[in-house]
Amino acid sequence: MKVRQPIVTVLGHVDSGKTSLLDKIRGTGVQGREAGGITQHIGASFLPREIIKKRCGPLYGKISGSDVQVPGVLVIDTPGHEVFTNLRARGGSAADIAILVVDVNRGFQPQTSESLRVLQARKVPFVVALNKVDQIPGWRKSDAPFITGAIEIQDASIRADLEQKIYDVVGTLSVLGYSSEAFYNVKDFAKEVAIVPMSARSGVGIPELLAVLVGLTQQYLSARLEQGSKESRGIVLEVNDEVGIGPSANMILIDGELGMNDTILVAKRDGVVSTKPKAILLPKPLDEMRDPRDKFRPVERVEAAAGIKVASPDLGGVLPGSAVYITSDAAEVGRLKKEMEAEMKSVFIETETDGVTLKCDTIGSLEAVTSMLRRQQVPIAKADIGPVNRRDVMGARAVKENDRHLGVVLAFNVRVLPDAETESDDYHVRIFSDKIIYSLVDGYSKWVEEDALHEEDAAFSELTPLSRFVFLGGFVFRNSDPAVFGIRVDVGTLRQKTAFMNERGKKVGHIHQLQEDKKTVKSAKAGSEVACSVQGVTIGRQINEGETFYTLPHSYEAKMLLRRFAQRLGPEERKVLDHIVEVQRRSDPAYAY
Ligand SMILES: Nc1nc2c(ncn2[C@@H]2O[C@H](COP(=O)(O)OP(=O)(O)OP(=O)(O)O)[C@@H](O)[C@H]2O)c(=O)[nH]1
Repeated sequence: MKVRQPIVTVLGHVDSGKTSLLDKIRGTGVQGREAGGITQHIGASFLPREIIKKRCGPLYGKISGSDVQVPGVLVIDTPGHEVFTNLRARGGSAADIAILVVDVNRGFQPQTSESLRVLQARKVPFVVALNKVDQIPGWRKSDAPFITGAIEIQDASIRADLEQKIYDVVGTLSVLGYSSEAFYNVKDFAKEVAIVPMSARSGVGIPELLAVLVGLTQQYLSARLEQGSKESRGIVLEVNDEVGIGPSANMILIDGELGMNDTILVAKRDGVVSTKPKAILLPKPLDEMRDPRDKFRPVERVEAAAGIKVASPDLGGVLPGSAVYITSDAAEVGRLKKEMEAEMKSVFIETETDGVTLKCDTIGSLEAVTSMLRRQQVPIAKADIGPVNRRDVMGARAVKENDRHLGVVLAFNVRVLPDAETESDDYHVRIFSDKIIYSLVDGYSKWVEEDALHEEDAAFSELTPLSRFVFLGGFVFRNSDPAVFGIRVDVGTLRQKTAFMNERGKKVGHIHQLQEDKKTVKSAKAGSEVACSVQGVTIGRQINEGETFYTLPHSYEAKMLLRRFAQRLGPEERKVLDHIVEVQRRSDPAYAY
């Protein structure tokens, strides 16, 4: 049975040494990659078995053991869990195995745990690379390539120190449900996570790390790697539009093969498309690259596992993280399309029920956050890809009227568009934005917990405060853009960013800023005289000196003030509310109902 090479990814906290480790494994900078026998793919490097054997020396047979011979390993070049979350595949991960990098002197850090959670969710086996041993105070440097040899020459106290650091990791992993051991003590690699102390700087320990990786895949993943009758499939990592190439997608071919006459199916936001490659590209070997712009060489056919660039005019707009199905049989296209559409349906969510609104950067992260929210039993009303827009906030706002804890937007690694920001300020819709999946979900859960403790106070303080204020005659500081003028607050508290109306109920605009004694203040209490700025009005036109103004709650806010919070209002504020409701109902009979 033909066996493909396993796909390996590297994860870990910022600065733990992921890139340095990848560089060292690939031999970048040491000698030309090709010279080292390592071939480049798009987004990945292939280390053939012979190279690994040579690097591991006598260790190779010892750790790798079994008869199955994987042809090498395909290491994904970009580290980090963002890439890993996109290496998704039906029923789990496109990555077969992972290296979790931990800084020996820092132990577990937030993104180490984050990485571990995504590995756990996708059921991916991993090896811990306990990096930067050369930075352990007192560590004696040597040229030994093997970590076991390097440990032997250390003073007893340093050895004890390293042992302690290893057991700290063992302890943390056991809390998370894994049993682990220093690799030289592991008896069963399928049951225990191997920890390999190493240094990406000196390279010590890398032979052991590679030997453990190969051994683990040979013994426990061979069924997964057998090719035989496997369907050809892959995953999109990135989509570009490059000069001279046009729309193209960088893909990892996970199983099977892809040829120029095959049909590929990929997902766009509005549906699944099928196309034939215009070109299948691999990087040129360094010594053939005369012109740096001429980076790729076209091939007729490639076999899994491989990192490739596929060009085709139909690939513009394909979603990163999309599955790729490949077939040479035209009769299969319809079936595969249906399968893929069903898969996509389960990723995007759009319901009428109450739930949070979720926006993410890729399909992979969308899936990861969705499953994390589901595990915590948080209902989701909408889950989609792209920046947070005004419609997202409006949707959340509607939900908030029924359930303030679900009327929020969760944004993972995407922008919040300015009009969404304005809408969120205006209606007090919370947007939780983060670049770490679990801290996004944790941040939201913590807020829900805290908010539930004083929900009434929180709900009340988010409403537009009731206030009446007067434009003081003789205090015009600027006529327009913005208009700046003096006011005296007569009733209630006036806050920044609050909408207000005139005596007759006409909306004037928003209080942009408040200043007291030339200092910006967030709010001004009854009795205080302050300067305020308002955009989009001109003094003498929409507003005049001596006029009285009232804050203008949204209709649903006025309703809440009347029904739920009436007892919190003082007699003067109540009068202000009654006046607002009365004049608003002249033009909008449904106001506050
Ligand atoms: N002394 C020592 N320094 C190391 C080692 N590995 C990495 N470093 C240094 O640690 C710093 C971070 O290493 P990177 O490889 O950039 O770490 P990373 O995890 O890829 O970081 P991000 O890409 O920012 O997440 C760099 O200054 C490296 O030179 C090591 O084994 N020993």
